Amino acid sequence: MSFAPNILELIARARSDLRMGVPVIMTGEGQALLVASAETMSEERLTDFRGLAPDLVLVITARRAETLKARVYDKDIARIRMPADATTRWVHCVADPSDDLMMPMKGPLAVERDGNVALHQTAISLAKSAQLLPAVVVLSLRDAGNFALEHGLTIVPASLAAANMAAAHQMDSVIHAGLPMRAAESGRLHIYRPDDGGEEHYAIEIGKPSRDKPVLARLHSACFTGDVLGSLKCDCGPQLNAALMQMGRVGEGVLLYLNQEGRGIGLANKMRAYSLQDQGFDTVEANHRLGFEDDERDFRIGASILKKMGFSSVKLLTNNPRKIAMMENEGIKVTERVELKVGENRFNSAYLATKAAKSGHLL
Ligand SMILES: Nc1nc2c(ncn2[C@@H]2O[C@H](COP(=O)(O)OP(=O)(O)OP(=O)(O)O)[C@@H](O)[C@H]2O)c(=O)[nH]1
Ligand SMILES: [Zn+2]
Repeated sequence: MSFAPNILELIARARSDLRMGVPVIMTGEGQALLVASAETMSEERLTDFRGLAPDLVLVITARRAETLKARVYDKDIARIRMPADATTRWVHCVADPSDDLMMPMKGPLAVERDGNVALHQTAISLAKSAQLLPAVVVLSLRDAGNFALEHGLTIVPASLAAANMAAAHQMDSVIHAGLPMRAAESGRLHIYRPDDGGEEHYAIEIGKPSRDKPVLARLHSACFTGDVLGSLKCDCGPQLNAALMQMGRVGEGVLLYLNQEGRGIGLANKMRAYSLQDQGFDTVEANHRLGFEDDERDFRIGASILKKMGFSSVKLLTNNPRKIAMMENEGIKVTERVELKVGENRFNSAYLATKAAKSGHLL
């Protein structure tokens, strides 16, 4: 018998530690790192970090390093040596682009090279999965086991964590119930809960679609601003509505509402991206300046839910070829792409043009 948390439970715990500003310990490759989120780093914690080791490192993504003109020696990340007098303000300014234009020169930034960076990369993936800015302060620990015990910190074995975060998310069905909607009185809402403690996702089933034929389907990513507030900056609200209405008209379909707000970066980071867009950057540039890829979503979640529901082929309502490729890769056949072009207006036409030009969306 063991009450010890398994790797998925450790990842979930580590995510919430980082969000609360509590450091976690990452181990593997003969190393141990004490890791704290740059975004939630307090002055007290930074002082404690300094008390342990004079040489602190701020790990950022190669995307963020590009904006800061820092050299990248480690593929997708850069390890910035923190000056001895660096404050949390310095840490936040390097991690967060909100005042890049007011303070364009944050350097010169000295960068580490050589050595094994697997733990650093996993720490960045963990910060992303916690929907924090992808930047962490780290130091090397010698006796990680005792240190963790003494301070009550979570130890995360890095390679297991990396493999589990990269693996397709498995879901469990929680409950479903009838939900008459404007679009269709025969609606049914299903709730799915990921095994890794991440956000729940929803499936809205309309009618009683056969499991033996391609079903009219839509993978919709959450957009609080568009879906709920009727924001004119994107086309999400009209797309959600049009997809449900179309399913209602034909009498059957399935819409997956995936809680991957802001193309997977979370609402707070999406609002950071919007504030950069207010400064003139486009949707892709804004994500990159924050240190993210243009699209951080994992569409395997959608395939996994469809399989759980018993579907193996779809007629997919989308303009995004990546969604089709991901479905096919995961063993869901896309027999037809059904165009979904609604809701263009003067506020989102440049956004839609950028998605077509830079992210491969079909016009
Ligand atoms: N990071 C970021 N996310 C955005 C921005 N505007 C909208 N989003 C998010 O983009 C996602 C759009 O989702 P979808 O409409 O399902 O996907 P899509 O890639 O446009 O593909 P289709 O609509 O199927 O053609 C939602 O998660 C929105 O929250 C933005 O400027 N920045
Ligand atoms: Zn939107």
